[in-house]
Amino acid sequence: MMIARSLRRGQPGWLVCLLLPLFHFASVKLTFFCAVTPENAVVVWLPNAVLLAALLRFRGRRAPLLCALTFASDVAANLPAFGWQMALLLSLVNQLEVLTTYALMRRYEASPRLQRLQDFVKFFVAGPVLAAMLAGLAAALVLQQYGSTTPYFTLARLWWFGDGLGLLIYTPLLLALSGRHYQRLRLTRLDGAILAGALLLAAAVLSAHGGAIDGVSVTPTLLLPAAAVIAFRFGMRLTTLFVALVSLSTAMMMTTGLQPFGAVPVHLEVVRAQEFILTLAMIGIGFAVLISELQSRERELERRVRERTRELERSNHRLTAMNATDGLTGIANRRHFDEMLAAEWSRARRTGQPLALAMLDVDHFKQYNDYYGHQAGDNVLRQVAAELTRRVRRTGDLVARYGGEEFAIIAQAGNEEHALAMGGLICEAIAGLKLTHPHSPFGVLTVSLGVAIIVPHDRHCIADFLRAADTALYRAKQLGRNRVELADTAISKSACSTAGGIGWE
Ligand SMILES: Nc1nc2c(ncn2[C@@H]2O[C@H](COP(=O)(O)OP(=O)(O)OP(=O)(O)O)[C@@H](O)[C@H]2O)c(=O)[nH]1
Repeated sequence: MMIARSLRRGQPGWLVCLLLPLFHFASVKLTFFCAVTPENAVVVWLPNAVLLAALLRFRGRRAPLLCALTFASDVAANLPAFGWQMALLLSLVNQLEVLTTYALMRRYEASPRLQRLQDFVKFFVAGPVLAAMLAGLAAALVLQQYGSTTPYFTLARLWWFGDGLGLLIYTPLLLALSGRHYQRLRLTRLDGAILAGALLLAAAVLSAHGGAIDGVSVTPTLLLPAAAVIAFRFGMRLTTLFVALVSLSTAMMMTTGLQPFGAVPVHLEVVRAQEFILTLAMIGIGFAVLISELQSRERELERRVRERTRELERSNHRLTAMNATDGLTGIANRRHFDEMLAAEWSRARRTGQPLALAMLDVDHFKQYNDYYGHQAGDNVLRQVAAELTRRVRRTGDLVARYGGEEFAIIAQAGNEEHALAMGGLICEAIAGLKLTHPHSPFGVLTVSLGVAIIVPHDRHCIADFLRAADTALYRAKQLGRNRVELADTAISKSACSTAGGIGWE
């Protein structure tokens, strides 16, 4: 829990600091237990990867503390095998190897998550190739200084390969196990069968003696395709685990005399094992990194497509809104009004609810324009539109600019009285704005309205409905303006001009 929290925070907490040297020490013991031959040849040296993984995982935070802790553990682990001076020097070489790897990775901007192929290649060159080689050259000097009779380059090569392979198989495993960014595994039946097959094959290989079972050659190389398949199907965590387990088991077969590569001299057997582990790691971890990179690119691509789609939808909405809006007043335009009227007409016909329409025209607007100028006229149109919007705001109602200084309102009204009352209120509201109009008999800007109400049925048509409201508006103008007139029942009862049919009810 605490470890998980400090991993989440990206800062090594006290529990991590406590466990790190213990884990490092345990890795030393594990290496001695299964990866050092009785002739003292180290096939893979795991512990250096512990510090490297910690530095990468915590992005170098509290690096001096982490280094000091693992250094102490390294010296303590080396002491029984070497004198204290030699133990100190060899631990120093180990630390330098890890720090060089980390510094090179930072210098060449390798992401510590090792999830892209280029990061993995940078890690491989910095750690297993360069830093481990330098450590091998330095450690060989120390070993010879303290009495080793093995040739210098043999010592250097052994150290290099052992350390390099340890970094190569153990660092990605520790990073994969401690990382949060790996997707949870969901195994299908086929996955289960593949895993079971790989484990059976591994068991067969690991139980073979002298690289054969009943005369049939069964060497660890048989597991290379299994590593590739696991990498393709199961991602970094399982692949790094598989690679580490197979590598350590192979090393252990050598240390217990099972001779996994047949009856070959010890020094050749170590080289074979190291070649095998290198190939296994490159195929397994290399493929897993490649797949993880492809998957994250695919996710990135999907994210971008989703983002673009959202942007397109947003601009489509904006365009639709612009298409439906009058540029001067910001209310619905004529096109939107026509669509809404058709829709409300159909709805009213379906439901049998009455539909009311008001046509509204600003009185003596030409004189207003002539007196105050076109700009002031525009302003007045905006104010009238705003006032109408304030007054008519039930769902389903609509205020639109019909054209010029003429507006139209679609509203739900119970009956003719109701429609007339609504028109009257609008007249009062506009006059109530008290917009001075020197050429109006009322002294202020006013509007006239014609309202029509209908329960449409099949033989009615919209054009006549509009015409009736317009005629009522004309009558309101004739009768002195600043007033509302209801569509004449006589007009209403005339035949529908377009359908050649029936008029208003
Ligand atoms: N400022 C401005 N004026 C407009 C706009 N659209 C139409 N007009 C003016 O509105 C005036 C309409 O004049 P008329 O049709 O003669 O009507 P009126 O002066 O309002 O007279 P009545 O309707 O009979 O009361 C014209 O002068 C047009 O130029 C506009 O978008 N902005």
